[in-house]
Amino acid sequence: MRIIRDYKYVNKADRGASAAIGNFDGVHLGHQSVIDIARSAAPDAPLGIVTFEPHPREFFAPEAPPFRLTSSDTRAHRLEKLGVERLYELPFNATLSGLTPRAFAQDVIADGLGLAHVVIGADFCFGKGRAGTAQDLKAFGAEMGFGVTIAPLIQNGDAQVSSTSIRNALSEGRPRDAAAMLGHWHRIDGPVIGGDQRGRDLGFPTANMSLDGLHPPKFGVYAVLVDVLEGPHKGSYHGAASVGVRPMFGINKANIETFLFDFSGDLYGTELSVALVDFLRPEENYDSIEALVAQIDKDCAQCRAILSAL
Ligand SMILES: Cc1cc2nc3c(=O)[nH]c(=O)nc-3n(C[C@H](O)[C@H](O)[C@H](O)COP(=O)(O)O)c2cc1C
Ligand SMILES: Nc1ncnc2c1ncn2[C@@H]1O[C@H](COP(=O)(O)OP(=O)(O)OP(=O)(O)O)[C@@H](O)[C@H]1O
Repeated sequence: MRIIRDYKYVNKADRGASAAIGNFDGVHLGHQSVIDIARSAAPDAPLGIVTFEPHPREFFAPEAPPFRLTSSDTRAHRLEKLGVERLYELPFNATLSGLTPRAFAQDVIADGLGLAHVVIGADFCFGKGRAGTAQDLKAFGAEMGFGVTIAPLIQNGDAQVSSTSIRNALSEGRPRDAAAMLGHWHRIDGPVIGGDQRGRDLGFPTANMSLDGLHPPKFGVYAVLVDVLEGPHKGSYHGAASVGVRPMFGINKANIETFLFDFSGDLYGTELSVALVDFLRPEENYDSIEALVAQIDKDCAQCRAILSAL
């Protein structure tokens, strides 16, 4: 997969793609569907994605709390695994956000990227003030010489699958509902960072990961599937993770701390992928360390039962 960031200078080999357009946060079932449609609309063309960096919401409200389901790197990785060959990751700035719908269609899609075909969901809006609709894009395509397919919206029960409803499910401690809309478990990916070394004294050493820049799931304890992606311990494990600020030990920066079952070894600096399966309970401030340890014992037994039944 090639990543192209400047829509004004695109090589011949990177033009003529069939591409889906949008933010693709999480790469959920709706996103997967528009990608499949882009693939079958022009099977001989390179399969592309047009997306934005930063996410438009980050550009318009830089002080707002983090909301992304994945980093841009993870998004790129997931798109590549789905067969995407060209990732047009356009810098979202004052110039791009100020383009009218017509200018976006002409300057970016037709002249800049030279797309042969474009796929968007029926609810897609684009251009300054989100003024352009999917139907408008279809009309521009007919005029400017690119094909447009408007994809039907994928539902989850009565509700439309969207990045927003996945965020809501995670905020409410419903990781299985998030997974049903994603088509895969919600995962937190990244390197293991240093902690306070307290976990090993408690009898539960944890692999700690940052949540910086990411939508925080509901704080509390989760049954998790852990992939150690590299190094001597590479492999898949079951575990119990605590997401939050650790109220027993003062107010800390929110992170995710994972105890891997039947594991011993050093994971500092190693890339992990932690999948949230079930929410067990909120974070608590217990009266004593003994009470916390007794509760973690129970959490682990419950997590083992949940995970071995998958
Ligand atoms: C399964 C599990 C449940 C936990 N539950 C709580 C909790 O309810 N309250 C809390 O303050 N910390 C909880 N913790 C977090 C521990 O406080 C944390 O792992 C410990 O502070 C170790 O920190 P360190 O890795 O920075 O050394 C839990 C940890 C695990 C693995
Ligand atoms: N449920 C869906 N079914 C079909 N297409 C979808 C669905 N959800 C989004 N799309 C389309 O996929 C592309 C990327 O979607 P995008 O990430 O911008 O929206 P989203 O998932 O609805 O996110 P948000 O909730 O943040 O608006 C767009 O063309 C969009 O219309």
